[in-house]
Amino acid sequence: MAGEAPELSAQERAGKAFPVSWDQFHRDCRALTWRLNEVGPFHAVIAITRGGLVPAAIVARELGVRVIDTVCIASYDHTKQGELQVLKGISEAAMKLGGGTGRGLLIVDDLVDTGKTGKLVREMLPDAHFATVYAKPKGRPLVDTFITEVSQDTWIFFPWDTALSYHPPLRDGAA
Ligand SMILES: O=P(O)(O)OC[C@H]1O[C@H](OP(=O)(O)OP(=O)(O)O)[C@H](O)[C@@H]1O
Ligand SMILES: Nc1nc2[nH]cnc2c(=O)[nH]1
Ligand SMILES: [Mg+2]
Repeated sequence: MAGEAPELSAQERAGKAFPVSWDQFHRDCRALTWRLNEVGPFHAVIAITRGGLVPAAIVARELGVRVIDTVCIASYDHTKQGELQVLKGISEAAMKLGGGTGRGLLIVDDLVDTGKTGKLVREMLPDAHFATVYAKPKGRPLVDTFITEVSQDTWIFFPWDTALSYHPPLRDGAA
């Protein structure tokens, strides 16, 4: 309709930016592992791709877990969330290790936002432990262990999605 405001993406609605460097991310993943070490041992790590692959590698390395599986889910097209699409489910071998319900399995993702992705994976593995590095309030109840909470109106920028670039000085109107 003419004059109607365009739909805002999740990032535009978020307003605040929370950029994370590789160093910071590595530190936060190690901090997450300290907490998970109290909960395990785990038979396998299930990474929610793609964002969960990086923390899953670091956490699995620290915990000495060698079996890593993926559940491949797409929902955000950059910053707009659409229908969740399961592109690849959990393997039969990993399901078997978790006794069919996920007991002793560790699900890892980079963050929970609305919680939709986490909820879907929890339904696949109800007895698994779900860990994320960052959590927003709406998704937080779904997560068993996380490191840093950010407000719902914050957009997290991961190091694999960003690059160093010139930033104009404040006095020239930079935010
Ligand atoms: O709690 P939610 O609102 O469901 O959002 C969280 C999910 O969104 C991002 O994944 P995305 O779908 O962008 O895919 P990607 O991991 O491949 O980047 C993030 O990695 C989480 O998996
Ligand atoms: N990079 C990124 N992806 C997301 N997907 C859902 N919320 C976020 C967020 O804050 N940052
Ligand atoms: Mg993801």
